[in-house]
Amino acid sequence: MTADRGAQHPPAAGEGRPPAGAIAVQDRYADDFAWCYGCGRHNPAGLGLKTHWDGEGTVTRFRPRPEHMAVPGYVYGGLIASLIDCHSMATASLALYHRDGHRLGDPEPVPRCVTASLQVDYLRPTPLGPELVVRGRVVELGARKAVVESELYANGVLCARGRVVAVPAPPTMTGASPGQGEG
Ligand SMILES: CCCCCCCCCCCC(=O)SCCNC(=O)CCNC(=O)[C@H](O)C(C)(C)COP(=O)(O)OP(=O)(O)OC[C@H]1O[C@@H](n2cnc3c(N)ncnc32)[C@H](O)[C@@H]1OP(=O)(O)O
Repeated sequence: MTADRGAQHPPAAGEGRPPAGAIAVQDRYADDFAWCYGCGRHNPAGLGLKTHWDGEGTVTRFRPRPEHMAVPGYVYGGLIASLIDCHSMATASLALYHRDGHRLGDPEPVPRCVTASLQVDYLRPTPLGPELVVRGRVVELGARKAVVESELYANGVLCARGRVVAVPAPPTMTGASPGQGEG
């Protein structure tokens, strides 16, 4: 990890930004699976994360708000973990969708994954203010899991890295309404 502490994401801010109206992975989760605090489109109190395919990998952009601070000027690590988590779940879901021969925009919903393991390395303090960019790629795609590596950048500087194991959501987690203890 030490060798990457100075890593930069070379393209300038704004690179890879999806066109207006582009479909996000989270737009295509089934309604029952769209309540997640981080990325559920039906959760009005959530972060509302959106993940897009940019031709080479996945990208999620989020600008933390003042309440997301750890100490003045820096982002709370739990928020960083949430960004990496939901971004990685979307990346895994999209990989499964692609493996099934689908592309975003197809009528079939994107399959939903849950987090089996979330490992985050905080490489340097993340400044509070700039838009954060998370990029991910699938490093292992098996019958029952996907392993995703994601990197979080601020102002083009690598601040955190995650390795996440995603497993298709078990049937017991489907069909619950908010307030029933699952979602
Ligand atoms: C309406 C509401 C909808 C809800 C819809 C979901 C909303 C998602 C929201 C975003 C993400 C979240 O916050 S999800 C919330 C946080 N996560 C959870 O609550 C999940 C709780 N855990 C579980 O339910 C379970 O442990 C599972 C489903 C993750 C795994 O069950 P399992 O029975 O162990 O599955 P299994 O088939 O044996 O394992 C599949 C593969 O994953 C690997 N694997 C399993 N666990 C781990 C692990 N901790 N670390 C590494 N690898 C693991 C296994 O080795 C295996 O690899 P191989 O042998 O195939 O190589």
